[in-house]
Amino acid sequence: MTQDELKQATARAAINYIAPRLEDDSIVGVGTGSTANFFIDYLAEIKGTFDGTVASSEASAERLKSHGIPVYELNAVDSIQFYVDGADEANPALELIKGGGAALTREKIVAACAEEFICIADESKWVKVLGEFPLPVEVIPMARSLVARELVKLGGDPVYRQGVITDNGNAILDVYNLSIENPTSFEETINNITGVVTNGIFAKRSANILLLGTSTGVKTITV
Ligand SMILES: O=C[C@H](O)[C@H](O)[C@H](O)COP(=O)(O)O
Repeated sequence: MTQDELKQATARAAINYIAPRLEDDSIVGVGTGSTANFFIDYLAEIKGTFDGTVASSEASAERLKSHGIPVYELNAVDSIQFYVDGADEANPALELIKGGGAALTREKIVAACAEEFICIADESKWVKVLGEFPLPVEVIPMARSLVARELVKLGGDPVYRQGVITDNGNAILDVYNLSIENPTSFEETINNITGVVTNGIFAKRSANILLLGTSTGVKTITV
């Protein structure tokens, strides 16, 4: 199977998981990226069986709206039943690296509001230790060099993602050569650097379920 077929299979599995659990007033949080895009397209097939969505990026909001799926501001909803999103890496504790598409901050905010976080990913994202994928860090633009120097002190090699401005008007540093043995404390350490908006480690709010698309089928992984 191609990587796209694996992404489609995991997105379809997420629909199969949430569809019987949705109620008329349910809100679905929707992530960003190529896997989330497949999920959005399949979500259109069951629109009308739930209230609406909250999107983690302008791109996902546009895609949802193009399907006629209602999109609400996060501040307008009381709760989010499911948050469904892809990942750049996932470990056996269902801690993640996210932000390859620069949407990490809004993704982390929507995930923090969700009762259940369902991660959808193909098997190339499965790792024992996070950090092979360069860790995205969203920074306030004027603090970019300051934050980069601090990240070097932590053992990483930060690279400015040229030409990318996040939906929040900020810059992204991708940090190479990290081996993240303790994701929870490392997430906090990086977030404590002045000028950092957030980083792409999702350990404080890890996934509840990982639907991993593999060549032998979609595996449901929980901790
Ligand atoms: O900022 C982007 C998100 O964190 C994505 O969920 C992540 O990069 C995975 O994207 P994809 O499904 O395209 O591999």
